[in-house]
Amino acid sequence: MLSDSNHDPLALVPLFASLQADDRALLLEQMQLVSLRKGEYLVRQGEEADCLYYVLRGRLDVLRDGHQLVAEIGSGEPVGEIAFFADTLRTADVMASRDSQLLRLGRSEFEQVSALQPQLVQSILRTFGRRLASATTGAPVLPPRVPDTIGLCPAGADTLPPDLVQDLCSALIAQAGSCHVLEAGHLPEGLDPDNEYLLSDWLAAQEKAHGRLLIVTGQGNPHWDKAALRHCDQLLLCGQLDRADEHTDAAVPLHALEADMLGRFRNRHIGLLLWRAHSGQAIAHTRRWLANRPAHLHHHVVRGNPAHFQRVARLLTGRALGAVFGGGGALGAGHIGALRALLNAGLELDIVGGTSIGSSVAMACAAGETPQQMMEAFNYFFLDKKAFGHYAPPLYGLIDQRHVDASLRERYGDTRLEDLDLNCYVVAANLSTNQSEILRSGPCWEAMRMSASIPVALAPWINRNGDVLVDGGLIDNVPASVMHGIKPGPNLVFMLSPGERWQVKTAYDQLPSRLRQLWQLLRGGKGQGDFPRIGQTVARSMQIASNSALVASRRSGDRLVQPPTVPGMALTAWKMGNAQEQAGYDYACRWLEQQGGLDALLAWRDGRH
Ligand SMILES: Nc1ncnc2c1ncn2[C@@H]1O[C@@H]2COP(=O)(O)O[C@H]2[C@H]1O
Repeated sequence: MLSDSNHDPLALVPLFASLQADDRALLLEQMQLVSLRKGEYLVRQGEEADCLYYVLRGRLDVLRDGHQLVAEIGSGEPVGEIAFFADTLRTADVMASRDSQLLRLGRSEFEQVSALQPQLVQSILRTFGRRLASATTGAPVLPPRVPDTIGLCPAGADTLPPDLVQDLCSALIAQAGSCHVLEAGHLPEGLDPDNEYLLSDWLAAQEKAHGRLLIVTGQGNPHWDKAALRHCDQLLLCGQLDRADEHTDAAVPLHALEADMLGRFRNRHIGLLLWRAHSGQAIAHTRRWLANRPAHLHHHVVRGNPAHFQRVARLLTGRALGAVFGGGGALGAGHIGALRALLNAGLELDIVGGTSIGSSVAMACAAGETPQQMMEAFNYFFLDKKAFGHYAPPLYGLIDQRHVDASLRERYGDTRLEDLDLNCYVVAANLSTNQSEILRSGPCWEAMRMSASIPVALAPWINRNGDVLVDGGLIDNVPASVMHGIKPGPNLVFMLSPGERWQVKTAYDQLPSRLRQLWQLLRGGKGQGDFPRIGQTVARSMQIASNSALVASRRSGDRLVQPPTVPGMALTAWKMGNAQEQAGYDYACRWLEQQGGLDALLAWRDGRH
């Protein structure tokens, strides 16, 4: 509990700010102030409850069963209200994710304070209702909460270049309206950073005055560095990419502050910003930085390039536009056409992901390829190289995997996912663990190989642990929920249109005998009437696997881009790629108009609608 009686912490809370100072002082007498250090617990699951709390400043994690993060609670929100009102045991652990201060209210204090400030009850009920609503609708994977205070920490042997801090600050102001840089030198005279209460008060006042804060460390004041970073919601490690020695694969060593801080932040609150001096320098060796820095997102920027910093700012403030690309074989050319329309109109994507053919579109976007280049690669890969057109005996798969592998290696070379311009994820299905495998680093060709291994058609991929991996479309053909777990903010979800109900005229008993089927196959026939061929059955089955994505995306406010399928199009109709691309383009032009044009779409992205 705090003993310092001089300050007026309630003045910083919107709910109490409008009261007279005397009334606030009276209220404060009824409550207890509790301060928690980063990492300390407020309540533990299963404990008896005789009070609730109100967060004055800071942030707390709600953890079920000791480890599963179910929510992040920020300032101005109640905590511990469930057991308090329901008269049950605490439903979760609550732990401070940064240094935090709360008000504690026992039963009699709660009644007295409610009489003085009835809005407190309304505010608690509103939050209670929201939490209940998200629990009732089966909340999707929790996106990380947008940080108010971001700590910049030099990574490796580097110091933070002042222009880098300034560029990031300007981008945050441009994207989110506010940002203020704080360094040790800004501390008021006489304020000892080791005095946690005074520092906490001062930082809270800065947050209130300026909005978002960028805390700069590594300038020779270790007391400030440690104390200030404990008040941050997000740790952003900043290193110079091209410093990494090209001749070794070893991890870039952590310096003492980094090593200390990495243990104090959850991975989802750690970012890695890697800068290059010139755009001519290719991105390489990112893995040497990621090997010992478990960053949730990494950002590649060229110093002095405002567009790069604005992308980082959007990712940090919940305004980043994500794009998710679903599976669908040759129908994926429709994604490329839709992209052509949207990129031509001036849209920028900040983070991408996909599965199956959607993985290849996502990786091409992340590598900065134009839709024209994507289509050229599509036609070369599937038509000229016939990458999926060499057959194998029906033992491990119907397609010759060696030819597929060679074609993929030719397409992707040594490029790695973590070295692409944008954060990119690829989803495969791990049959050994019965779970989705989310790939965010490693060779692109391997990610593509796993993600495109349609069972039966292509032999599965076996990874270094001996796990068996196949096309992610089996579990989740439109992996939007993965995007929801990576970042907050809006997404475009590219998926196949369900089209009309699929009805087959050929009666089941008209299916020919196996000898006749063989005869039809050898003569290059199309099969019996319109009876579903293997590829069509797989494609439609994967579409069912898109349904859960539809529900999750609608709930999250994502926008769906669903190009129609051109007549006669099928999973392996690679020759119809160009027609499908054009259909995607035409559809997306109309779609953009329906959204109200680019400006309306950007307003939605920025939360201005
Ligand atoms: N799903 C949730 N969303 C937000 N907060 C929660 C959720 N579950 C539990 N909590 C908070 O964690 C607290 C744990 O103690 P209580 O059950 O008293 O009250 C709980 C809520 O304040």
